[in-house]
Amino acid sequence: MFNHTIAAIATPLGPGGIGIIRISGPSAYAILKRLFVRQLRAKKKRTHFKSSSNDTFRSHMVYHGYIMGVDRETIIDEVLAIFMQGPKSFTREDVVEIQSHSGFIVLNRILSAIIDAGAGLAMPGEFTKRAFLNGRIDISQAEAVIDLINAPCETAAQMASHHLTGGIRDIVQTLTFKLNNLQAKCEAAIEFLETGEDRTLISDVSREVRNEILPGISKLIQRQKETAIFRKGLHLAIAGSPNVGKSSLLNRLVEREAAIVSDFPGTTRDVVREYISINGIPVVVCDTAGIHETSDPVECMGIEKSRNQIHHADIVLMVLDGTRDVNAFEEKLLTEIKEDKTIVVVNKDDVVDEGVIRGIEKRVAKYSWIRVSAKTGTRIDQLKSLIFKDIVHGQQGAGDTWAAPNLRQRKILEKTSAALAPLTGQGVSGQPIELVSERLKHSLQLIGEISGVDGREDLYDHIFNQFCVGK
Ligand SMILES: Nc1nc2c(c(=O)[nH]1)N(C=O)[C@@H](CNc1ccc(C(=O)N[C@@H](CCC(=O)O)C(=O)O)cc1)CN2
Ligand SMILES: Nc1nc2c(ncn2[C@@H]2O[C@H](COP(=O)(O)OP(=O)(O)OP(=O)(O)O)[C@@H](O)[C@H]2O)c(=O)[nH]1
Ligand SMILES: [Mg+2]
Repeated sequence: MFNHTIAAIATPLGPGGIGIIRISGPSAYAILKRLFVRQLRAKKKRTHFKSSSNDTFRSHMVYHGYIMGVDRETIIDEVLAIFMQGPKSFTREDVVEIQSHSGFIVLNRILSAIIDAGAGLAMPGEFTKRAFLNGRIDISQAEAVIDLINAPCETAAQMASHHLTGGIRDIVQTLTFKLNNLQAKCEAAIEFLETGEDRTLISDVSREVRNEILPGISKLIQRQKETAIFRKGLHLAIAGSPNVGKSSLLNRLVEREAAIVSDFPGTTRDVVREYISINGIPVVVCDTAGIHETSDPVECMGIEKSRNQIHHADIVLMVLDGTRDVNAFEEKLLTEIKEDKTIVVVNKDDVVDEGVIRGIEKRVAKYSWIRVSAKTGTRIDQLKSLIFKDIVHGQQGAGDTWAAPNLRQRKILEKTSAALAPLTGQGVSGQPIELVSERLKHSLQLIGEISGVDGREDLYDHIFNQFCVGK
């Protein structure tokens, strides 16, 4: 437990119905008593506030009243206040929540009064960090809190809320339990068995690691790969020569006039970023400047950005103009993009010449490709299906894929898997039991980082730093 008390505004700053200010720590209760007055009473025609300094606040009860400045002269706002006595609180410490009117000034005035009364400003994520350090949640649950707040789609939110209630923690605990068991047996063997007698144990350990533990870990790693797209969304870049209809395609995909379209080549200069959902997958669509040879410095800057987008995208929609042949520049551009992340979109299908199309077809046959008209909307839905099927391979966030780890956890699992791998090889039967035991111990240490059970505060600061203040 900490001996200093922290406070922060827990809700977004700005006009809103209600805002919440949170206080956690040993002085939370005293601060509430000092700043809160219970009711407004008319006494000799003068408004009068009943001091609460002699009252007690019962835990988990809601009290109506007013917050005053530390001078106890000015009323700042009419509020509802809740005291939650530790350890029955989010941080396991004494917590006070004040629900005030939400406005930048009023929230900050209340926070100032609380600071004046002795609390310190909370750092980003400090409440959740306290919940972790005081043992209420593990690191995987703290990560789930961030993931839930930042979830770009429903599936991501479902995964996060699953982990918030200990989804990944429990799966990892089962694996840890098995490893622990094996390691304990090895330790006992070192103590009690003669050399040579421990061979059966080693082969038992080897079998269990090979048949149960490693497959369990691989399954988790695989699930992370399958669901990564739901966490970070899919990055789609629309690229091609000037005037082929890239911006028109963006507008079609997002179903609004997001980018300027014109007859002039070089209309789009900067990256235009929009968000859509394809079969529940959050997709970031970026329209880019047409790539061509130019000496115009501003255009060059745009083209540089286009190339950057192409490079970082998960999928590139390479747009071609269906009314003319593929030119040498476009052919070269195509070779610069990885084949498996390219979809060739032959646009202007409403005005094409079939002869020209056959020529284009020959050049792009090895790609996944489709004819569309951004102008009329022809085959735009098929293009969306193609994006979904070809590249995402139809993965759905259904069923137990919700129990997927995140990238940090996957990396830990990969390390654990690598540390265990030597136990499954041919050579293990000749190894001393001490070495087998050490390997198990090492893998236990590694996998333990998923939950962060030993509470190494500094180790996890990078996780809490991703939070907002007040969380
Ligand atoms: N007003 C408010 N809303 C909120 C939160 C909060 O802190 N305050 N939360 C913050 O993230 C989330 C809810 N999560 C919470 C998790 C645990 C406890 C808590 O007090 N747990 C105690 C007591 C449980 C009980 O009495 O049943 C415990 O686990 O010991 C509170 C909120 C979302 N909504
Ligand atoms: N007939 C027809 N014209 C189209 C189609 N798509 C786009 N165009 C026209 O092609 C011209 C260029 O369209 P844009 O969407 O601005 O092309 P762009 O690739 O974004 O061009 P830059 O931003 O200059 O690189 C406009 O006159 C559009 O109306 C289509 O499917 N059919
Ligand atoms: Mg454009």
